[in-house]
Amino acid sequence: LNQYSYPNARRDNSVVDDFHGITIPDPYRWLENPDAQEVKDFVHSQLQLTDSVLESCAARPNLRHKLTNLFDHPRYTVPFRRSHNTYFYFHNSGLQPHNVLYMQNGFHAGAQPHLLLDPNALSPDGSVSLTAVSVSQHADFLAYGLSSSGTDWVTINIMRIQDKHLLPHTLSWVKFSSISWTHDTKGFFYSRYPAPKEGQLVDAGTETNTNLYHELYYHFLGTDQSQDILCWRDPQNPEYRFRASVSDDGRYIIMYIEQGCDPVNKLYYCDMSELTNGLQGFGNKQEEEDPHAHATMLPFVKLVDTFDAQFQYVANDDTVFTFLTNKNAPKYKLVRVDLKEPINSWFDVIHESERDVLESACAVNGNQVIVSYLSDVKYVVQVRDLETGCLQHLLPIDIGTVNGISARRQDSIFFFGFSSFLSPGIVYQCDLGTQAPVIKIFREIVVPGFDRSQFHANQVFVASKDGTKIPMFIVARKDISLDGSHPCLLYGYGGFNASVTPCFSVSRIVLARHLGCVLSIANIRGGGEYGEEWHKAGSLAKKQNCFDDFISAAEYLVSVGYTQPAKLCIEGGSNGGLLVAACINQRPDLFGCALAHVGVMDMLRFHKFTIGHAWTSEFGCSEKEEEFHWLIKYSPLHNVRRPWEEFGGGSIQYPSTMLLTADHDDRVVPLHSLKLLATMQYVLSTSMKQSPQTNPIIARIECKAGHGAGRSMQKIIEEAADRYGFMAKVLEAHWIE
Ligand SMILES: O=C(NCC(=O)N1CCC[C@H]1C(=O)O)OCc1ccccc1
Repeated sequence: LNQYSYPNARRDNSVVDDFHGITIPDPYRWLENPDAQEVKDFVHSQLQLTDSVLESCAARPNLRHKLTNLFDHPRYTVPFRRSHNTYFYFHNSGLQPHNVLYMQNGFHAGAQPHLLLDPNALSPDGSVSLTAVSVSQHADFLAYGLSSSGTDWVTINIMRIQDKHLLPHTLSWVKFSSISWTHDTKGFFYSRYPAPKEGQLVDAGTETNTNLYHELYYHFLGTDQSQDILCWRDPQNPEYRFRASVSDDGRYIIMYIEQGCDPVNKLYYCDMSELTNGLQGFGNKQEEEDPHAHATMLPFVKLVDTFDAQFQYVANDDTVFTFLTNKNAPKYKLVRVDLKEPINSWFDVIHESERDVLESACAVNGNQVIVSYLSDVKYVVQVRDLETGCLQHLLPIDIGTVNGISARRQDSIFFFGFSSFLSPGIVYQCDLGTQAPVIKIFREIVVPGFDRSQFHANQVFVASKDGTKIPMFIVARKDISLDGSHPCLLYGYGGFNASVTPCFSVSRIVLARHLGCVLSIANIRGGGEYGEEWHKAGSLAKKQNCFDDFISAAEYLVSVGYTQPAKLCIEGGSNGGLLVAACINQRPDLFGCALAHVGVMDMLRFHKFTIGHAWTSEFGCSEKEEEFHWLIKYSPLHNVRRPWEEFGGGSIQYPSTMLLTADHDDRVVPLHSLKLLATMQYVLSTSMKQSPQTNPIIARIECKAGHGAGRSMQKIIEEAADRYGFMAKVLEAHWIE
């Protein structure tokens, strides 16, 4: 094979797997070991190629400059309230690497914000990020999670709020955990995995070991982690994950048990008022016992012991509990049960809606509940009676996303965040104390230099291959003509019941304003836009629907004249990275550019690494014969072909492609992208047309970064400038001053 100056990557043809009688070669298996010198050399040589390609992207410096300008505006998050009148919220003055946590006692005139925790002081390069904050009941203590280099591994720290004194003890090997205080402020519940064997782990987040044997612990304030009590684990089910939260009255521990990633969970509870000496006494009992004996655990009651549906705590009055659930309700509903009658006292408080998805429910103002619905991918917010579920008020919301309702049952005032394609962000305050709710703008994010009157955002419904109507948002400058001349960026995700709803994106606005880019988001199947049926219609044996939907969305944008294949870029991350890679394999002719972030690319082996086993609920698993046959048909790694050799392939070639990953991504380990990169460069580089000079296949591999969460502003800007500079060059998009 005459390789066109792509870095050489050894092909080990001795690695062949047998899947149910079918042999599948895996010549780049050696790329799965991040610590091997050969892999480090491969990454290094790829980065040199990528840097040389990016050097030639003329728009990159302009993008970096404009992105920096547009990001440089003050922004706030929705505040949350503790104790009587103490509020906590995050603020960023504009270009601070990470948001800063503030507190203040009320918002009356003269109330001063106090800086509580500045993550930017924790690392000079912004590589340490805040993953979670949890303030105790009376605002005495702050427990917070820190992550280094974007890994899912968290270290919990504790601060005494009044003097910002850091307690000496920290908690390690925390992952996939909430932090939930008991109301006596003696400590909190959290989840962790067993510590890796000595020497097995040098740089947390770069390992690919599978995450099994999750455990729920309770940490006593002021003690060492070794004194924490084990509350629950299930060695018979190593894939289970446990998460605990304390009920609003402080009496119950509610424990959610999850196995895969479907919206289903078991739900156990423990009435702490029945623990003779509370948790404290419980801990001591364990010490007396033989430490090697099977650790005695909290006496949880199994309210729901199947994975048939999701149950999410909303409120309780003594033993009467209200849950948000999808039990026999794929668009969700509110139900109530009396723990004294756990079998037959269930009844509906808010019935499932015919069309809209009940997304959230928050108890407020004693006997009211704020509910948010997703209606054709737009939010509806209502105030209802918590007791009866009756509708009381409809809050006026523009087309957009309600991204964070902050309420407590004991408060009549609550806050919620709103954002949309053309609305950078508003925090509303709503007061239910009066008869009709009084809503006012509490904070408004203003982006200097952004003139929303230049753009319009609309929603269309595109028929997919099987006729299913797929919603799609399109944002473009008002003055464009549908002559197919515009660069276009199409974004999708399509999985895990996750909905992609209208939100403000600085980078998208820069692309529309300075590259004349049309921006579109396709709400393809697999997401949660129309509830659990929509999710299931894009998973397991039906995963191909996601790709069909995305391809139909792309064909729509071309057919109505927004763009043309050579000017069309598709982008997606993680499960969305899989989407992008599968679509360019299936329709290389339809796209000019592809940006796949931290994609799941090896569908035969994903379940072997870190938390990948949890995704078999969505993808299936190659260890099962029927499911292997689903996966092998679209697995990006296994479906790279030379279009020009296919029947009628003629001059068809792959779009220029950038695979993005990072060395501490332990959600989707980098091996997925590295193996696909090597495969595409090998298979596609026999053609003059597909060389690095014409439409390259390259990788952007970030160091000291992870799956995406926790990236500093600077890393966000740098990456956006790189990938969109690459896109602009490939699509031959012209810079508009
Ligand atoms: O694996 C996932 N979620 C699915 C996920 O991250 N996926 C699923 C496919 C690839 C990748 C993505 O799309 O982001 O989350 C693990 C988790 C996090 C927090 C609490 C419990 C469990």
